[in-house]
Amino acid sequence: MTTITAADKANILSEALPYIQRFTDKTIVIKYGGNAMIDEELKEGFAQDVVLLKLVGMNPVVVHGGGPQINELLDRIGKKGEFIQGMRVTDAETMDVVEMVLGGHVNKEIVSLINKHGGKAVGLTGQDGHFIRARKMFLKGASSDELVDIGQVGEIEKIDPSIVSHLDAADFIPVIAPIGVDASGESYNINADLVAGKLAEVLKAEKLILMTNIPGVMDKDGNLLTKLTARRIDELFADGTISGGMLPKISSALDAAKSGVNSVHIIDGRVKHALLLEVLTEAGVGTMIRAR
Ligand SMILES: Nc1ncnc2c1ncn2[C@@H]1O[C@H](COP(=O)(O)OP(=O)(O)O)[C@@H](O)[C@H]1O
Ligand SMILES: CC(=O)N[C@@H](CCC(=O)OP(=O)(O)O)C(=O)O
Repeated sequence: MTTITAADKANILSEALPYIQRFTDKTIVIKYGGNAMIDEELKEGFAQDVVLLKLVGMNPVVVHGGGPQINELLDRIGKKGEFIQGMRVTDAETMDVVEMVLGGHVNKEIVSLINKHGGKAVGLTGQDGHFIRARKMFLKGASSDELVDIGQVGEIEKIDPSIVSHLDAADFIPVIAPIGVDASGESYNINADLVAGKLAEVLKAEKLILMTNIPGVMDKDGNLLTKLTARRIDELFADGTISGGMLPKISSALDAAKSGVNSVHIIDGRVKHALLLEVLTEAGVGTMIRAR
């Protein structure tokens, strides 16, 4: 076993200095996936990391998922969760569960944890100030003109960044549940990766970090792909290497990179303090997505 001395600790701390200098005043959008909310210790660690980033001058904005947590409540009421192309088929009853779990339980749990560690978190859904405008999403079917209806699932029409920017400027930490709304006030279930990617774009974020339950994007032999560009991603889509929940994740990561977000990463949220390691150290964790 290696022992960490006081000098090692000091070195580790001072390694953070150039990153703090580089990212002060910069917006960092963090997608906290439901699969990375495994236990209390990890959730506490995540909340501490977010508070630390805020205290050293960055603007962390949290977008959370909660897919497994929605499945759990659906199970309890005897309903089975169904996904097509990484998107949940959402009938009216499922939408009620989605709003309860994402807008209620998961959102408030993260807000409360961040506040417990000294941050000032504020929970929002797209219903607040109608800031995430959505329209019904249809998936592409097997033939080119076939569209698949998956219920009350939304795609983003636009995001108004002003509420989030006001909260940032007043030292609050926005914690956002991926629920959108249309002009008539109808709610839509939106994949959290899509909300995080679009939010990073409209906030002109420096970084987008997608925290999930796998070390990063893997090739067919299970090797971690540390860097991916648009061309390689097209190949991985075409040969079926990327599937399920990784489909919307990579698409929104690539869209964010193409729209000017400087660094986009998919990292393993099951590693304690993965967020700090990504932002403040040299340890390159996970997969970095670049437009070119
Ligand atoms: N090529 C791939 N590399 C890594 N994960 C992949 C790949 N293709 C599909 N996946 C799946 O995508 C999952 C991550 O997506 P998802 O379950 O939606 O996570 P989250 O809840 O964090 O958004 C992984 O756990 C893995 O099962
Ligand atoms: C349309 C759609 O699939 N919405 C997702 C929203 C939550 C989410 O994205 O959660 P994770 O990030 O934990 O997977 C769902 O209902 O599961």
